[in-house]
Amino acid sequence: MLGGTEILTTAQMRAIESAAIDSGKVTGLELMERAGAAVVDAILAKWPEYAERPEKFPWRATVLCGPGNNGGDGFVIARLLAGLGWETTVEFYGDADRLPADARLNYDRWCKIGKVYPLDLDVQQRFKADVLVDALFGIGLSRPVDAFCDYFDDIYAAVNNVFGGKSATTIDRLVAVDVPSFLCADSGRVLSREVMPWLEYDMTVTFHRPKIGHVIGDGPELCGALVVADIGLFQSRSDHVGDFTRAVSVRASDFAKHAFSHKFDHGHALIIAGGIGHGGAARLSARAALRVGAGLVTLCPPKSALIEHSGPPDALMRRAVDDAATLAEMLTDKRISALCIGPGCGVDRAGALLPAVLESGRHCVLDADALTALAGKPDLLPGLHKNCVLTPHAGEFARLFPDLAERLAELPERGPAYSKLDAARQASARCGAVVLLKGPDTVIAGPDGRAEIHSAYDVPWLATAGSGDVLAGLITGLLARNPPEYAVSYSTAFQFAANATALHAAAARRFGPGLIADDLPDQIPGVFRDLAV
Ligand SMILES: NC(=O)C1=CN([C@@H]2O[C@H](COP(=O)(O)OP(=O)(O)OC[C@H]3O[C@@H](n4cnc5c(N)ncnc54)[C@H](OP(=O)(O)O)[C@@H]3O)[C@@H](O)[C@H]2O)[C@@H](O)CC1
Ligand SMILES: [K+]
Repeated sequence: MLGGTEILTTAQMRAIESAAIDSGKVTGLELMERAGAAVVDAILAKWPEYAERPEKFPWRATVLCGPGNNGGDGFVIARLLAGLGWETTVEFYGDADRLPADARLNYDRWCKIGKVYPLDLDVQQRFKADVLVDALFGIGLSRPVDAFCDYFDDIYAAVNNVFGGKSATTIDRLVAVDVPSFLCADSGRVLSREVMPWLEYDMTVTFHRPKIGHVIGDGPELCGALVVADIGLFQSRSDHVGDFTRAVSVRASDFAKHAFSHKFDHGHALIIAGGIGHGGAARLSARAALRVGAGLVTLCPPKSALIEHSGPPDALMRRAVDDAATLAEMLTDKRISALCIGPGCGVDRAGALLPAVLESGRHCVLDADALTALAGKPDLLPGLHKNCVLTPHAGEFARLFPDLAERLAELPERGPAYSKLDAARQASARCGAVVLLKGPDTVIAGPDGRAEIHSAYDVPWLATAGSGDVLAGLITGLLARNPPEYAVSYSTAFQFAANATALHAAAARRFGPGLIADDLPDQIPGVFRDLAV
């Protein structure tokens, strides 16, 4: 999928484009031609039936062109499709005299071939197209599209055949150029204060690299199939375009074990469990930590709940921890290399044990009740450090960072809109720990400014009780295997949290529909085999 790819902000994309043009190796006009051609190629590749040209009944395309270079791409697409024999209609929103130079040139070239109909927001649209190409706004979308809501409603009706089978208004396929025109490419948020229809595109063709908005928020569902077209742009890390966000990727070497190592070389993970009747969550975490390769895993419930954990797995050790003093005493054993606190723990117990966990300086995962406890005890926040991984879902994030969550919930007034990526980055910088903000679009942000995104929109069965406990266990297991004192500079808590996120989704993908959290840890060996670990 997108593993390891850079995911760009619009500012980074513009900087890369400018650098290419300034180098003299390519012109903006050439890039626009390549972009338009890439969209046409993608249409023909996705729907090969369009490659055949029925002379009598040509394929029909409507191309919506906007006032900027996205519209310029649209004029190229219209020209190329017409050249292939398509009956092509162009609707233009904007003023030709104010088009950017390259877009104007392509507008003029189109005018030699066909008509330009003004796009009228006040007139009920009559679409009849095999393919509707949306080239209204791309990465230059700068403000809400409120005025376009009715227009997009009409498109929605045409796509979904709301007017019935015999209507003159039908659209078979909907293709976005670079980004659906109401979607902020920096945040994956719909830029509208009015209610917009949930208009899902069949395909979005973007250029050079995916943008943040394609992979988080509403982006993945609205964009449909994402095609990232090569338009011959080059890029070097020395370009001054800021830190790149990447898609999470994993390699076999991230998980390999070596022949001469013994169990303690793979670390010892402690999973703090809660009181009687709440043991399942911690057991899920413990099982995941074992499966991902921690050398030893010890489950630590209070003494009164030990009995609850007498069943399998037999590989799991159990030791009672009733209070912070006992935990601190246990942690004098330097071989304990990571802890997990939160799943099924109980908020009070988590609050009582957290100081000992944090003071130890060990790699630790704070999940579920530990996050709620932390939100209620802001005096503990300064104790967080770079070896901690916080794994909030949106609700827990809002409890911990209410101001950031509020900002995220506000209707965006302009682009680039505040994004889940921005929120996770700010949270991590503020608390000095790794923040893994869960969802189908999990964002992992490190206090050093690094961020990765893992998209799991294809595995909706992952949203199930206990799934987060397994993720916490996978992270803990990987952290246990890689204590900070052994870690090379790039192997930080951040990286293991990201790796665990990818394993978690891969396990769900491997199992498929019907998944419950208990199934996840046992898929890990298969995931490792697939990776050739
Ligand atoms: N970068 C690259 O390497 C390449 C880029 N290429 C293409 O260029 C695209 C970027 O072009 P772009 O910068 O001209 O911006 P674009 O998206 O056309 O929109 C700007 C216009 O829309 C207007 N506008 C904005 N919001 C609005 C609203 N709500 N309602 C009404 N109007 C609104 C805005 O108005 P303004 O804010 O200036 O008042 C301005 O007029 C990119 O997505 C890709 O397709 C490729 O050709 C090749 C390589
Ligand atoms: K567009």
